[in-house]
Amino acid sequence: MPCTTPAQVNTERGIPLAERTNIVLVGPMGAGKSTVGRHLAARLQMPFVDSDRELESRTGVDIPTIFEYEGEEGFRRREAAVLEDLCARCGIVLATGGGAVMRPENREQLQRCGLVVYLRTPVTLQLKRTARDRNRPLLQTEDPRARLEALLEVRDPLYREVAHLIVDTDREHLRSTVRLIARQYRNECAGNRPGTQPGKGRAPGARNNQKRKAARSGHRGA
Ligand SMILES: Nc1ncnc2c1ncn2[C@@H]1O[C@H](COP(=O)(O)OP(=O)(O)OP(=O)(O)O)[C@@H](O)[C@H]1O
Ligand SMILES: O=C(O)C1=C[C@@H](O)[C@@H](O)[C@H](O)C1
Ligand SMILES: [Mg+2]
Repeated sequence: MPCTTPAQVNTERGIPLAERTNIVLVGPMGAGKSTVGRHLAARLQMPFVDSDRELESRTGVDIPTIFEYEGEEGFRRREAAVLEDLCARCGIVLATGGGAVMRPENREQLQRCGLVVYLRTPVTLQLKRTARDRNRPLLQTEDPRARLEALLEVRDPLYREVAHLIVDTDREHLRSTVRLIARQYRNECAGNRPGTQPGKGRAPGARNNQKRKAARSGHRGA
């Protein structure tokens, strides 16, 4: 099967990893989902889509404005609708927003639509990378460190739950993170895209959550 069609995404549970064609990046603010995603897409010659930017272009306003008028709940509703549409696409690199894993229906969609990579990042590094940016409403607080810690405590188990692969971004340079994910994707999934060949061997440094989970639960797949 060359591509997971939207109908199958909506109806089939347990699509094997080898039949997924998207790459989905999850992780906290400042993990580098947008940055890694853009480079990864260029390297693999795949379209890059950032769900935060997609949401902004659909609404015509920026994320802080959505939070201001509709609150976080309104933002999450819109985010879920965008993710549902994007998960129906085929052969894209998708950078999600940091809170995309909060809704169970999002987690299910993301897990089924691609190779999900958790870019794990310590709070200190998140703080450094987001320090000058005013575009993240959840960080416009007196104590951004405490906010990031609280968010990570809730979300880390959810990122882990949804991920097929976990990459520590503090140990890898941007370029090696990109190379590592690209290699893993070629190994696991790229045979599904026309004109691509599965690669050889596992990328060093990659932690394959899928296989660890499979080893525990005795099955492979979603
Ligand atoms: N691996 C990296 N090495 C060095 N700098 C990085 C790396 N990844 C991201 N950055 C820098 O950190 C900042 C935040 O990265 P980015 O916007 O990609 O994070 P994000 O995960 O998409 O965050 P959000 O969830 O808020 O969208 C950017 O300025 C980017 O240049
Ligand atoms: O971590 C979060 O909840 C968010 C992260 C950003 O990517 C945006 O999606 C928004 O600022 C919310
Ligand atoms: Mg981003």
